Amino acid sequence: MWARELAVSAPGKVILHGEHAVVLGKVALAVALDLRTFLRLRPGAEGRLSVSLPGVGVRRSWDTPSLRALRGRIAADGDESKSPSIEQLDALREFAGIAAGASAPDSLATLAFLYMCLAVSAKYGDVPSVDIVVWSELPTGAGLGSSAAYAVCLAAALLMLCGAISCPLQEGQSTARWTEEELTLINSWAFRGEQVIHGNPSGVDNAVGTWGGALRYQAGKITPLKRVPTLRILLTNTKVPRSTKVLVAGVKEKILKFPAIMNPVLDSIDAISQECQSVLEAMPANPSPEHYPVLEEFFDINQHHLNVLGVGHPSLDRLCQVTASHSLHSKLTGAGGGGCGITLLPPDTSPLAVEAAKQDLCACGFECWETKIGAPGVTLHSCSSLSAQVLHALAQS
Ligand SMILES: Nc1ncnc2c1ncn2[C@@H]1O[C@H](COP(=O)(O)OP(=O)(O)O)[C@@H](O)[C@H]1O
Ligand SMILES: C[C@@](O)(CCOP(=O)(O)O)CC(=O)O
Ligand SMILES: [Mg+2]
Repeated sequence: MWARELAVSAPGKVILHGEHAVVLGKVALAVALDLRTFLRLRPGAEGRLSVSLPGVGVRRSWDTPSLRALRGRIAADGDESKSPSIEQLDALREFAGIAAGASAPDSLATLAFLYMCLAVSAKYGDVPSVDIVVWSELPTGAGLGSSAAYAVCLAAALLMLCGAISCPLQEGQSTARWTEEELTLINSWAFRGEQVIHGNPSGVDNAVGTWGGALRYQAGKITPLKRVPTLRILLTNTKVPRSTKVLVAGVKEKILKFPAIMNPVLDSIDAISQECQSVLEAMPANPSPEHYPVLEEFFDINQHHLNVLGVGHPSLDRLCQVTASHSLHSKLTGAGGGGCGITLLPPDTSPLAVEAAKQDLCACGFECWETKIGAPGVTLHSCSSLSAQVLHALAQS
């Protein structure tokens, strides 16, 4: 395998319903996006492990003997199923020169990288000398699951490097996927990467990044949706930065403070996810306009609920108002507090109305684009099969 360069990619996601509630065991519906994170693997200088993360401004290199020495400390108090402990993360921070409590994107990305390298190699054996570059089409920290796509790519690449999963790409093939069993292992390690970045993830984002498509997620149980109609969705990035970790912690605090008030809201979100699943599975592959009003009402109700949970933001209110002025319905997606919103585009929406809505959203300083949903999950590529744009971005790093 080391004669060739390889790349691993994983998609971002859009949560249709169930963000935040899913952390507390409720149902979420999520779909993979056609925007991906790419990780390139190249044989590295002997005895060195190098990583470049241009999206968060990280370029680091470590020698393998010192990583091996550190690995003893990481493995010491952890069995495979355990979450990263505070002591393990403190040891990694000290090693990487990251201040205690640092939560900037570069610190979290470096910490997740080191944790996964050492925890995977403690279990499955040494990671060989390698150069890793990770580049993403996804905006970072905008609610589209960039952290999970990063963790899924890292998990797949590291497990493959240690020999815990196969290298399924045959000579002459451009892309390949892993078996269900291997995907289950990738997903479980990606979850641990998400734990380093998020603190308390539900696991829905790494599940979509691993399996792709459209799925229902509840308390670790992943069920692909039986049928997903072609939905046109406009994605808008308010560009207001936020941290999933902070927002998830805020919701927890609110529920602890007002359980009798907040728990019914979570139950209602759960009911929306379940009703929405039934509606989507009963819709024809190419739905007609009369199928949309109920989906639009679900968006409106859930957006109110998310505001009650405290994860709204004036920029998201603005997004909803602007699209409502064009008779379109929106809700935030992901952790909220800024980041992205999604807008349903029923098939009878005129191209002029879509264009006018986009212009008004851009005039607010937002960025918007139409997306395709249901992209494939984690994939292995030969580098020569990647698009010129991706190759160029990886080469610049
Ligand atoms: N391409 C990337 N390279 C390195 N780290 C990344 C990348 N994308 C995301 N991350 C990590 O994920 C964090 C963002 O995760 P999060 O707050 O959950 O937002 P989201 O998952 O919605 O994009 C960043 O702070 C960074 O640590
Ligand atoms: C808020 C939450 O439901 C989704 C977070 O998604 P993102 O990191 O904002 O893309 C958290 C989770 O499910 O772990
Ligand atoms: Mg995330």
